[in-house]
Amino acid sequence: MSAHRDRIELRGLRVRGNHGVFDFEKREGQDFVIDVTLHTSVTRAAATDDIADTVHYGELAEDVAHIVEDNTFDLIETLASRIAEHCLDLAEHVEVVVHKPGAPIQRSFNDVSVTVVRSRDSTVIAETETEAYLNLGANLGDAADTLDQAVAALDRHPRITVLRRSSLYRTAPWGGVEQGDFLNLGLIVSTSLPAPELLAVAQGIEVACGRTRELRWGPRTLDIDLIRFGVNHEELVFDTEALTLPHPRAHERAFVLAPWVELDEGAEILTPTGPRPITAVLTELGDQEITRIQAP
Ligand SMILES: Nc1ncnc2c1ncn2[C@@H]1O[C@H](COP(=O)(O)OP(=O)(O)OP(=O)(O)O)[C@@H](O)[C@H]1O
Ligand SMILES: Nc1nc2c(c(=O)[nH]1)N=C(CO)CN2
Repeated sequence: MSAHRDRIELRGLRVRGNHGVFDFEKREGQDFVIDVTLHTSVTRAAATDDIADTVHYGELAEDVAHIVEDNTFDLIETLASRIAEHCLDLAEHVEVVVHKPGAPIQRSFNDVSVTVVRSRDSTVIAETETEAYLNLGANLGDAADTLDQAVAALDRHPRITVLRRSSLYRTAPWGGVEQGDFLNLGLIVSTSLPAPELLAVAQGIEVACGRTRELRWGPRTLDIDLIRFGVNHEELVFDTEALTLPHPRAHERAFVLAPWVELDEGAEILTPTGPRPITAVLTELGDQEITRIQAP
């Protein structure tokens, strides 16, 4: 089941088609009524208010209507599954119901329908390589050494490759808790792991490095945040209790953006007012103290 709780639903799309086991059904045609449910996050579209970032329901209706009109199948099972396959290009998890209210049933009946439920094969998604941006921070113990160890541990993972590592930055603590300065760095990695598994690996490394988590935004032996997963239109927008992507507070943090600018000057970040160049957002965070202290 998809992690998304958002849905786009199209109900009662009535289209004439020529499907059926009997010749007269193929010849004369009848009405088919289609319901489509797309499980897909609308977070990005809600932030950008841009139709390009969501599924256009008018286009969805046209595409589904054409599948009904342009084919002839014996079974509504086949029709429903063809529509579901098309919809999987638009959403990770889909439900399609094909109703046949005029079906040749020699009894009084209200409706006959077939429901097809399909999800993208997560193993297929997992095999593709995705670029992700991570931010690492530490302010307890030998922070520089811990960060080195964490980068090495990430790179040792068989399904993670560190592509680029930023300089090390000394950064004033963000978040209002009185504590020592942090050391932070950014990484661009390539991974064949799905995002929740990449986070799980990162959290395993945090634990292995002796992480304690007493206070929100408090002192840390090691913190690894997943900031962005995928690039441009392939960027993953995800919102579960365990993982929110892009990281919802990244645009407020110079310690996240400065190392990122160093690695990818042209990157954009999704903010509550829409996508913005990270260089512009970083400029507005000029009051946050950060110093580049060591080249990669
Ligand atoms: N993009 C993300 N990267 C890392 N952790 C995340 C992300 N989204 C949600 N989480 C969840 O946030 C929880 C708390 O993470 P963590 O202790 O690193 O928070 P924090 O560093 O105190 O604050 P912040 O989340 O503001 O960086 C984790 O258990 C993790 O499951
Ligand atoms: N400068 C800086 N401030 C922080 C950081 C961090 O990595 N760098 N991490 C926090 C909690 O994870 C809280 N505050």
